[in-house]
Amino acid sequence: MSEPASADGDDRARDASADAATAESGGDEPLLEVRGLRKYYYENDSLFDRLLGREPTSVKAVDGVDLEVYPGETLGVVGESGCGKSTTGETLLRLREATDGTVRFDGEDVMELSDDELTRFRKRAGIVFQDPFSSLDPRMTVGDIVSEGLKIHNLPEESPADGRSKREWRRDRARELLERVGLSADQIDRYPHEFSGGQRQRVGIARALALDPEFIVLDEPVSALDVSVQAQILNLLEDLQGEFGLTYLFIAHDLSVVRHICDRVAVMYLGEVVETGPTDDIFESPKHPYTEALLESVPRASVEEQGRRVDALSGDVPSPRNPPSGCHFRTRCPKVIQPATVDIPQEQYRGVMNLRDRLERQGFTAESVWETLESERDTVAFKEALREEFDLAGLSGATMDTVEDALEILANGREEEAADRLRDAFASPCEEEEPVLTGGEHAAACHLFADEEYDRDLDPDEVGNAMGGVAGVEMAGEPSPDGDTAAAGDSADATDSAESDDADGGAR
Ligand SMILES: Nc1ncnc2c1ncn2[C@@H]1O[C@H](COP(=O)(O)OP(=O)(O)OP(=O)(O)O)[C@@H](O)[C@H]1O
Repeated sequence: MSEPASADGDDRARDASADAATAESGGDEPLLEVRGLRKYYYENDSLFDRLLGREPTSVKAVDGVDLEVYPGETLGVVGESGCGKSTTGETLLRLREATDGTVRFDGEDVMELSDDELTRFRKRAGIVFQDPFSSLDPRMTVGDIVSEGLKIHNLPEESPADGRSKREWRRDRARELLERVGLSADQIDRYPHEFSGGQRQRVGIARALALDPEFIVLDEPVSALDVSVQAQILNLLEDLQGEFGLTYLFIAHDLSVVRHICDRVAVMYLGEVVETGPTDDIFESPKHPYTEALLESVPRASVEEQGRRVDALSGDVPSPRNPPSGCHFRTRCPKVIQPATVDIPQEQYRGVMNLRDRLERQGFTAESVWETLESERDTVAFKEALREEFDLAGLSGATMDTVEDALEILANGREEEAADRLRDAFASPCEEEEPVLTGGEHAAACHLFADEEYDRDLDPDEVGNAMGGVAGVEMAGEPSPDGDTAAAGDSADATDSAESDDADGGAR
């Protein structure tokens, strides 16, 4: 995207926000503190399912997230679609009930709030949703949408002294807010369909501001918008933060957006935070291989970099129903650690692990490979096809013998046994234990950082090749509950063609 403001402007905004953080916090007390947050969705869990004898299955959308957000700062939460960002945002606001964990807001345990306390919390902490098309009720005027929260909270508490009714007061407040977000007060009686996407998002922001919150979850607030409009909305959000001393949790999958608006970033993968730290540290010296891959997927502005190799991140995205053991990223990681008994180029190790992973997840059968071959039951051609598919051609010695053995078993239609053979010989230390976040202010959950023993000081070229070019990785798809990889570009980018009309700042 084009930058929302000049780099200097962004830096100033960040510095101001950091100053505000320090000033308001009086040090280091977080406004929001999340510990061990879990949210599992249960499927096949209805009475009907039980009558049919179906076992409930859990989708581990959020699986032990720790976060802190300090007053006045913006914490970015990033990751591919489906990694649990929205669920985290909604659960910490108690819009969804958590499965486990604690959330403290200004020292209070949000999970334990009584109804009255929850009502007060809802005034202090709000949300702006991603999709300005579905998040506004089409039957309500924007005035009613913006002032709805005031009405629900029975505001103003007393009748205004100037003789206005409470309703008139609320309408005036809605007018003020519409103007503040760049719309015109006389649009108050219009309906959402009369506005462009960018303007609707302004309405969503005005609604979130109505109760004078201190903290707002911004759930991909610009990803459904045209690029030129994204910059305006981001600038508006930054201005509002400065003016009202707001604290943001900014959810995004687009890292170029995050870089300009966030003070710190938490990177999520399959329901967990895998890296967290100051924005500049994350961008300039990422630690986790997943963060590196995400950063490589950001489009480059410079001409030299545009021609760089950009390949898909290797391996399919696992299902949150049954995440991989140990490090969840190991099935795609270009730096996955080899066992002590194996020492082969990383690219080849990745290939062997990809083959095994596909077999374990029943990603293909021997029969499906045979069907692609022209020659009848030619085992040599069968093995050749798989060597090519999984980049196994350069193997030699004992490693090659083992892989050839597994391919032979596979050619005979014994998929499980072939996977067992590969597991016995090649199991990675990364699959034994789940890594924990370590490293202080800039922390990563990766065995490469947790244990020197594993740090083999990999040759960066090898690593680049191993991930199908870590030097240029593109997220090919999105995590989905069933493990399928959704086609890129078929979701949130429903850009409103009217957006370019909005380039004047929204007011019409
Ligand atoms: N109500 C639900 N029931 C079952 N699974 C769900 C439900 N809501 C979300 N999920 C699953 O939980 C996982 C996390 O979803 P979530 O929407 O939090 O991810 P996300 O990172 O915000 O993705 P996106 O950017 O696409 O919104 C996904 O696998 C998703 O399919």
